[in-house]
Amino acid sequence: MLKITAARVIVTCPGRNFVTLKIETSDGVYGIGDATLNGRELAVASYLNDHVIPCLIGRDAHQIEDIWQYLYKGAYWRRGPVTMSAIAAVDMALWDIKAKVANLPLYQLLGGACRTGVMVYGHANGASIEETLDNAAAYAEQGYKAIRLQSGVPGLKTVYGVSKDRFFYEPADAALPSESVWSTEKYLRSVPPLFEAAREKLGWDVHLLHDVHHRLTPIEAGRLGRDLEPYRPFWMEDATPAENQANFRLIRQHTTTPLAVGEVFNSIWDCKQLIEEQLIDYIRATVVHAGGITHLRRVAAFADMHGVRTGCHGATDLSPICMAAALHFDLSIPNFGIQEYMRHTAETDAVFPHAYSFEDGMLHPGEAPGLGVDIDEALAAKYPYSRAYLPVARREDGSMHDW
Ligand SMILES: O=C(O)[C@@H](O)[C@@H](O)[C@H](O)[C@H](O)CO
Ligand SMILES: [Mg+2]
Repeated sequence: MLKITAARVIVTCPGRNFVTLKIETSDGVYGIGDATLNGRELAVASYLNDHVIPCLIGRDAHQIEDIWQYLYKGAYWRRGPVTMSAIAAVDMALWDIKAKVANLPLYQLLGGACRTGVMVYGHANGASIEETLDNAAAYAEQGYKAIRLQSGVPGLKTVYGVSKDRFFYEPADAALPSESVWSTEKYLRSVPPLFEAAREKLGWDVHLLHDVHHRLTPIEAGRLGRDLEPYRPFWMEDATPAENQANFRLIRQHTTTPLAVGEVFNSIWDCKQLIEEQLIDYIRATVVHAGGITHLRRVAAFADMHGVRTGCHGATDLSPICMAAALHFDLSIPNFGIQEYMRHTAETDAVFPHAYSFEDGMLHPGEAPGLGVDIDEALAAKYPYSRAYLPVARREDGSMHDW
């Protein structure tokens, strides 16, 4: 038995907040897990500190599935982003421990590599089409095979996905939610010209993606999907809020543009209908928000039965621990699609030294035992938590919209 002897939560803010769980065992082997939920970090820290860790001490670290079931069923109150991020952090840490004890990189325990590397997409953005495409050309120069395009919208001051920095994007930008004004009409007019100009400038050998970020109705999404068809996007993401999974039937009736959804999902139940009715082409659920490696493997297996591929979320507010875990997962499943890769800052990378590396448009998790990532606790302690919220959006009449 490999006894869990201690566990603690490390909250650090090297430019943005991250929550990390560290689990220690009787053999001296420890594992780490990402528990970061952008804008609600302390809720997960408390869920772990006050409700999960007391139940972990003394358990066998090798019993990953049993501990997952214990935390899922034992909570009585099931699912939700806070609960499932906490369970995910425990799950990642236990897989890290098991692979370290086996002296293998985690992907080897998940069935070994199905591919030589993990195709990733970068995040080109700019205030104008021209600026966005200059940024995209820089990503293409760096060897990216897939690039997401998010551009400013004429007539709107700020909009999701456009940052002041060409290569880093951190939306949680204020100690209270900043407010932006939204106009669907202005937005819908701005995207097709962006993609037309992009194909003109970048050609057809690069995958181009776009994140609608939950801001359209189903019929508006159908219209945008159809408008983009001539430019062959790799996917249109979060076309409409997905609480009502059946809404995607209407989008599917109007466009063949591939659809991706799921970064805000926290369990298979959030996407069961989307997958079994093939209403989407890529499922974006992540290791940190959807219950860890153990649960995400179930989502991927179910998706594989229905011809749906994965496209895990990989924004800067998911820590390098989640990125490392995602890469082991991505390498090991048959229906991998693509992996989002928003580079972290040097400050963040220093707190979370890792073995994964980028080459020729692909990431690879590396061959270090376990997840191949660590946390420098002394350095982490130098960056105290600093409350930050995601923005909110209101329509021009002042009513709330999706950001
Ligand atoms: O696809 C994406 O990466 C976005 O949707 C994220 O930037 C998202 O807005 C943030 O992760 C929210 O914290
Ligand atoms: Mg997104």
